[in-house]
Amino acid sequence: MPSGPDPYDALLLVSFGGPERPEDVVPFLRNVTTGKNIPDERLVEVGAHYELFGGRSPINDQNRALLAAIREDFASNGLDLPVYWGNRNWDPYLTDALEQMKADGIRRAACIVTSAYSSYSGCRQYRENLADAAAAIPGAPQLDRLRAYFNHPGFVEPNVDATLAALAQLPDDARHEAHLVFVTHSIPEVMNAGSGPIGDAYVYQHRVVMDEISDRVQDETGHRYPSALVYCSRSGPPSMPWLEPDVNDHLAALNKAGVPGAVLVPIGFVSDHMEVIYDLDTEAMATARDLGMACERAATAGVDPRFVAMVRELLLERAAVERGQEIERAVVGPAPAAWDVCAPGCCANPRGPRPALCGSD
Ligand SMILES: CC1=C(CCC(=O)O)c2cc3nc(cc4[nH]c(cc5[nH]c(cc1n2)c(C)c5CCC(=O)O)c(CCC(=O)O)c4C)C(CCC(=O)O)=C3C
Ligand SMILES: [Fe+2]
Repeated sequence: MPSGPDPYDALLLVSFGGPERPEDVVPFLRNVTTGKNIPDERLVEVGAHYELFGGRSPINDQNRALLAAIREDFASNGLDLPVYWGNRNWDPYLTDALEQMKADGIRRAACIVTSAYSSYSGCRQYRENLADAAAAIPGAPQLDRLRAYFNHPGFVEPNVDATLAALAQLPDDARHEAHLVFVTHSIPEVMNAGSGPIGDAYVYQHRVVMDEISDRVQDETGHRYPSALVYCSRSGPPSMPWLEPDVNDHLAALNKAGVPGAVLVPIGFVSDHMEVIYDLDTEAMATARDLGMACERAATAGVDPRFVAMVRELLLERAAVERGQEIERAVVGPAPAAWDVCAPGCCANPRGPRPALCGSD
C-alpha cells in the first residue's frame, strides 16, 4: 500500500500570532478585536497584561520552537516536506506564508492549527482567515485542515505527565486532598452552543480530555483526584453569558470547602502563551497565594516529542485518507476521531456566515 505524504507537498503551521514589541500591542489588539463586541476597558486591561511582559507575547517564539521541532521530526523520520508558518493576527501573516508557498511551487498543503478543540474561535475563525488569505493570493496552494486533536494521544499523554509532575510539586500535606482544576479559554455560551456540527462540541471535547487525564492520573497514583472544568480569559460585555466558573472563583470556592491544594491543568492551550503566563501563572496563582492555598500549574504540550510526532502522524493519516486508503486513527477516550472536513454550519460564526476553507459549505 502506498504511504507517505502524497498528495501533500507541504505542511502549514497556522497560529494566532502575538505582539513582539510594545509598539505592536495596540495594533495587534485591533487586529484581534475588529468587528467584535469587546469593551474598551477590557482592551486596556489586556494591553496591560502584555506590558507586564515588556510588550512581548511568548507565542511567536513558541511557534518558532515548534516549527524547528517539526522540521527535525520530519527529517529524522525520512519525511522530506517543507514546513511553513502563518498567523491570523500578527507577523508572519497567513498571506505571507501563502505568498512564499506559491513562490516555492507548493500545490497542496496540510494545515495544523495550534488549537485542539472545535469552536468558532478555535476552528472556523481560522478557516475564515485561511479563506481571506487564499483570496488575497491568487494561485495559492490548496489547503486542508488536519482534524481537531483534543483526543489524540500525542496531545493527551504530555498533559497526563504534566499533571503528575505538578501533583508531585505540591507540598506533601496538600497533595492527597488536592483537586485537579482543568482550565480552558472561556467563550460566549452561544459560541459553545454552535460548536462542532451539532453544537456543544467545545465543552464536550474538553470533558473528554479532563476525564481521560483524571482516569490516567488515577491509574498512576491509585488515587481519584476530584476534577472540574473551569475557564479563564473571559472578555465581552458583562451582559453576555460566557462559560463559567472562572478559575479564580473556583479556587475561592475550593478554599471555602477546605480543599488545601490544586493543580491547574491548562488543557485549552497547546503552549505557554499570554493566557497561561498571565491569566494562570500571574492572576490565578496570586488568587491561590491570597487564599493560602497550595497551587501548581501543569506544563502545556509545547514541544513535547509526542506532540511534535502527532503533527506528522495527523498529516500521514489525512494523506492516506485523501488517497482513498483505509486507516486507523489514533484516539484516546470515548469520543471518535474528529471529522476531516467540517460540515456546513460547523462551529458557526456567531456574527453570521462568511467564506471559509476546509469545509463542505
Ligand atoms: C477559544 C479561544 C482560544 C484557544 C484556541 C486558539 O488558540 O485559537 C484563544 C486563544 C488565544 N487568544 C489570544 C489572544 C486574545 N484573544 C482575545 C479574544 C477572544 N479569544 C476568544 C477565544 C479564544 N482565544 C474569544 C471568544 C475572544 C473574544 C473575541 C471574539 O469574539 O472572537 C483577545 C482580545 C482581548 C480579550 O478580549 O481578551 C486577545 C488579545 C491568544 C494570543 C495569546 C498571546 O498573545 O500570547 C491566543 C492563543
Ligand atoms: Fe483569545
